[in-house]
Amino acid sequence: MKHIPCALTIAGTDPSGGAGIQADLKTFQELKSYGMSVITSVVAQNTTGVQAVQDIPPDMIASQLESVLSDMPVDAYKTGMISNIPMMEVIEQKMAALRIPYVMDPVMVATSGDALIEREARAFLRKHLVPLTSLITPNIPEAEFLIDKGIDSTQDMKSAAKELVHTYGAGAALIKGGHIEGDATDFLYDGHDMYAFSAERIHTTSTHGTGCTYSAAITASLSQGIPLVESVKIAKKFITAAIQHASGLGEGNGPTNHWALREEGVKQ
Ligand SMILES: Nc1ncnc2c1ncn2[C@@H]1O[C@H](COP(=O)(O)OP(=O)(O)O)[C@@H](O)[C@H]1O
Ligand SMILES: Cc1ncc(COP(=O)(O)O)c(N)n1
Repeated sequence: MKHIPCALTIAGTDPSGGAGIQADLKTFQELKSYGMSVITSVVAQNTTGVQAVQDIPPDMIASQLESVLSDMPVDAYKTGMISNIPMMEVIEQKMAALRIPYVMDPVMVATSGDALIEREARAFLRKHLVPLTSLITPNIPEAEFLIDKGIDSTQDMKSAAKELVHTYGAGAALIKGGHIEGDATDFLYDGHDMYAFSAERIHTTSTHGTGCTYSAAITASLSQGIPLVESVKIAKKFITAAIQHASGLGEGNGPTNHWALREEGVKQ
């Protein structure tokens, strides 16, 4: 029987469908990986912001992970929102021994500005989970926190990527340029070389879930055995089309369009 590439997301939810687990599963599906999910927090949120958060007890996160890992092949996984230390401990304990690609989107604040991680958990994340990663994908504010320094230029972004690898032990680091002036350029450092992935900045408010979608797209390609640099290239194309063709749903920062690339493909 043919093996289907399997991708797992460990993250919080978004009932409005643009970010978190929902965005990840849509992205896995679009990129032809079999999607699986472990929920860390149920988040009542929409395009306007976060209304309420209910954290899942760590034991239940452990049970969900056991259910998946005892039965299903996992070819690559990603983490998104992990709001507190006990959750991080469970994830570290269950996942550390697995030798498969791990993409961490170090989610800290939603596009709306709402905090999605407890303050004291940030340092724990850096110390215990960052060294397990194959790739970490911070936006600029997240990278600033992780390295304890301001980032004001592309030079700073490149230095941050190197620091995350050499000082904090990330397998590779992709610093995303969504939150800086100019083109939307992301820098990837894999421990040897620096790569730039660039797209024209799209003038839009539809940026809810961009980080989730991008990291899920990278994870999908990695689950298919595609090398890291090529995986980021495919994901950048996917997220750019998803932002470009966003549907403008909701009253706030709208979701991206997860099937945009498919539509573009049809038109070509
Ligand atoms: N307005 C935009 N136009 C084009 N690409 C964008 C835009 N905003 C963000 N991106 C891209 O979307 C991806 C997610 O980046 P970012 O928005 O920085 O992440 P996050 O959602 O974690 O804050 C990156 O590839 C970034 O360059
Ligand atoms: C459950 C969950 N996880 C992550 C985000 C961040 O979204 P963004 O990709 O816009 O930074 C979110 N809003 N909700």
